[in-house]
Amino acid sequence: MSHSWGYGPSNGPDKWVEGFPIADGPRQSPIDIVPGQADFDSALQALSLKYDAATSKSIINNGHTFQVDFGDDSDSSTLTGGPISGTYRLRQFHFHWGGADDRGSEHTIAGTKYAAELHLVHWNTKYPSFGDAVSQPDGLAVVGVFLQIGDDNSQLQTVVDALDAIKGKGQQTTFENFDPTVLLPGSLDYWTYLGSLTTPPLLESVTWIVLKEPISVSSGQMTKFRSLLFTPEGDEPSCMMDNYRPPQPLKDRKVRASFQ
Ligand SMILES: CC#CCOc1ccc(CNS(N)(=O)=O)cc1
Ligand SMILES: [Zn+2]
Repeated sequence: MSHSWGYGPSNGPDKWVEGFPIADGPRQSPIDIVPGQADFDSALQALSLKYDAATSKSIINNGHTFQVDFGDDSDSSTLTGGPISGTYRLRQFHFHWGGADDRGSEHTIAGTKYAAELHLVHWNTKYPSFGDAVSQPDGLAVVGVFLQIGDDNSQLQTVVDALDAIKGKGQQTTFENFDPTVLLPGSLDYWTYLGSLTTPPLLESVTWIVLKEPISVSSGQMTKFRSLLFTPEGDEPSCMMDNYRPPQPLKDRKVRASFQ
């Protein structure tokens, strides 16, 4: 398969193994998290997420999702504690969502799908750069936050309002002074397991930290996510939706819980 991967019938998750054999690897993501089968680990520390709004730079439609990129040349926006050791720097956040409100998350909870999932991508500063870290087994830590249909999320609206400027693939615009802390739920209780990127190159370099408590998103806000395009302006338009990989085999892994 050429490296024009996507989410359609000819280039979607079931086809990725043709270009990325690791798709059938031992620690692929996402997974279905079954709370009753997760082990409470009292040794797991609390998450420490310390973000500086000054590090947010831009928002881009990369043809697979939209993402907000952060300046990561200092320890201004970091993840410490939780299941990781050392300091991980925030690189970007992005989302995955469905074509309707009944699906869209990548991780599922005992088979339950949420409307969307936020991923905050951090890299281990024991490595010199993100590009070096991304291929290391302890290179990345991604915090996953579920979005559940409910009231408008006023904090998310800042992001939603920027989408009109990045409708087509390749479009980007400045997105400054945004602290992603406002997108986190009240509780930082989490599940954690060793996994991978959920998009090509599917590298098995991610310590996943999936928060138990969802944040809200309204149906109208989800409609605006779906107004983005997988395609560049001028091409036959294809609305950006169902850009999620389904759960992968757990294989020889345990999921730990930070809470009882
Ligand atoms: C060099 C390089 C590279 C690729 O970097 C990424 C980073 C994050 C992602 C998104 N992965 S996810 N959905 O697991 O957070 C994909 C590729
Ligand atoms: Zn993601």
